[in-house]
Amino acid sequence: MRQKVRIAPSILSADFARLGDEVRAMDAAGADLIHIDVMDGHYVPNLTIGPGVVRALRPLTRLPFDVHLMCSPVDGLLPAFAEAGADILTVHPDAGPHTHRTVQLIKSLGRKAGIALNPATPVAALDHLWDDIDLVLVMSVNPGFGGQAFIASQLDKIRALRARIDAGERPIDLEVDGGVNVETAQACVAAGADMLVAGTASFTGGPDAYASNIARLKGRP
Ligand SMILES: O=C(CO)[C@@H](O)[C@H](O)COP(=O)(O)O
Ligand SMILES: [Co+2]
Repeated sequence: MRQKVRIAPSILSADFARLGDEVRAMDAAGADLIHIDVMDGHYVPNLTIGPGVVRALRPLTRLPFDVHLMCSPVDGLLPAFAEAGADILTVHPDAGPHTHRTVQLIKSLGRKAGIALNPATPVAALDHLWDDIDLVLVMSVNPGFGGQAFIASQLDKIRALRARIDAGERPIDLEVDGGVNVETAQACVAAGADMLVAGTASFTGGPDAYASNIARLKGRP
């Protein structure tokens, strides 16, 4: 693989009845971040996790909380997630009218700012944001659910983003989310991704399998 990749298990695929144990188990298994999918039943047709859950999970691990907000409007929610313990707040530019303002708000809260690009959203959506963002999240499925198939056309977008990030002066993480498994992980890393979200592929097989799932996603046998 091209470079060391970090794995962010999405707790959307965890056992919600044992969520704290699941987060601790993923920490022990070698996860690098915990990905938390926040869905509002409006921007996407699913309803998931609020800041109260993030706050409850925060004392259980020192891993960064990578909070992916599929919410519209989103600005009013950001302070609560920051206060609850989010480290990265990632938003969708098509979910609100003033994404630059949203990014400024995230930075003012002292958190890292990420922008998520849906499969149909072009790289040009970032044109006015490059100076301020810390992370780009390439959605390799349409947002809303775990367990969907990887959309291979997004590999070209990952390659284009890698070239753009490498040509810039600031470090910006390049994360891929959706349908990531051992095979598609290799393709994402070869295309230039340095962070991978994996829900199904991280949690499959139950806690005894987590360490091996994470190792294989990192390209280890
Ligand atoms: O943001 C999302 C879906 O909208 C993701 O984070 C999924 O939760 C990833 O799940 P898998 O595709 O890896 O099962
Ligand atoms: Co996500």
